Amino acid sequence: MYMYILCSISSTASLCNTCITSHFNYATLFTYSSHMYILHTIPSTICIEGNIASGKTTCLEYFSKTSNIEVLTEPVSKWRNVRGHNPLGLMYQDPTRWGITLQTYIQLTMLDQHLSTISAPMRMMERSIYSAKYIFVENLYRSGKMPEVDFAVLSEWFEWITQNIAIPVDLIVYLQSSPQTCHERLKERCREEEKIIPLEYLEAIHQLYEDWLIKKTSFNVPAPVLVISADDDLQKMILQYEENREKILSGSNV
Ligand SMILES: Nc1ncnc2c1ncn2[C@@H]1O[C@H](COP(=O)(O)OP(=O)(O)O)[C@@H](O)[C@H]1O
Ligand SMILES: Nc1ccn([C@H]2C[C@H](O)[C@@H](COP(=O)(O)O)O2)c(=O)n1
Repeated sequence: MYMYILCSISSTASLCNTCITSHFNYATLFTYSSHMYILHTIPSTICIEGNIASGKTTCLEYFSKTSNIEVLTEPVSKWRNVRGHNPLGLMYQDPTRWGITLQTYIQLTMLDQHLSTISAPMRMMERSIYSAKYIFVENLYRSGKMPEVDFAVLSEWFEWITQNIAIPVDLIVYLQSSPQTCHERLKERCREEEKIIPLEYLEAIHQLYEDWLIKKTSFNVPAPVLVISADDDLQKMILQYEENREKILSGSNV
């Protein structure tokens, strides 16, 4: 049985009793097995957050050209095809029946991305295990589309994972966009499963993101937040990415 202890950072890494999960440019992980500590350096993690079709994948594609960054887009292809089944499509057709199926699988695939071994010193991820729970599961539950028992089971899983496994995030980049813009872009992208998404759905997701990352009134925010306005056209977005490049790559919102 492995015990994970996440330790500090800056100059000399020292063993500590509590998990420190944010605000650091890189972290050092000690895995304790039998009588031996094994030291690993874990890459810093930047999560790109935002509404559906706000431009996260486009942003990640832009930064994928930067050296020393490994970009991990959301594994949507897995969500559309797990052993021949399409939980994403099923969820949009009947959220009450299939919401837990999709979100259980998303929780697993996001955990896998957080923990995956990469060779670069920096990991840039699309969303996180945190937004999966605080935004999408929460939205299904609050809108009355997820039965209480399903929400309870997912919550127990989430709490177990986050209390027993260190999932450090160093910076959240929030692509803040209006639900209207997202709706336009979503129609343009034309993903089959998403054709039935109404504007109201994007408004609900937007509100949950604002409460979490701007007002900070709903759930724990696991890292500093850098807000980038995402309603602009692509050229202006690239300018904004360049203006914020240093902050993003240093994992800092200041
Ligand atoms: N700044 C932008 N202006 C106009 N269209 C955009 C912009 N950013 C992305 N798009 C387009 O909007 C759609 C959704 O973008 P995408 O990056 O896939 O969003 P997300 O990953 O957040 O769902 C895509 O068709 C993409 O080409
Ligand atoms: N926890 C989640 C995460 C994503 N989705 C849905 C929303 C979209 O239809 C699709 C991909 O998201 P995008 O990258 O386009 O913002 O997956 C979900 O239902 N639950």
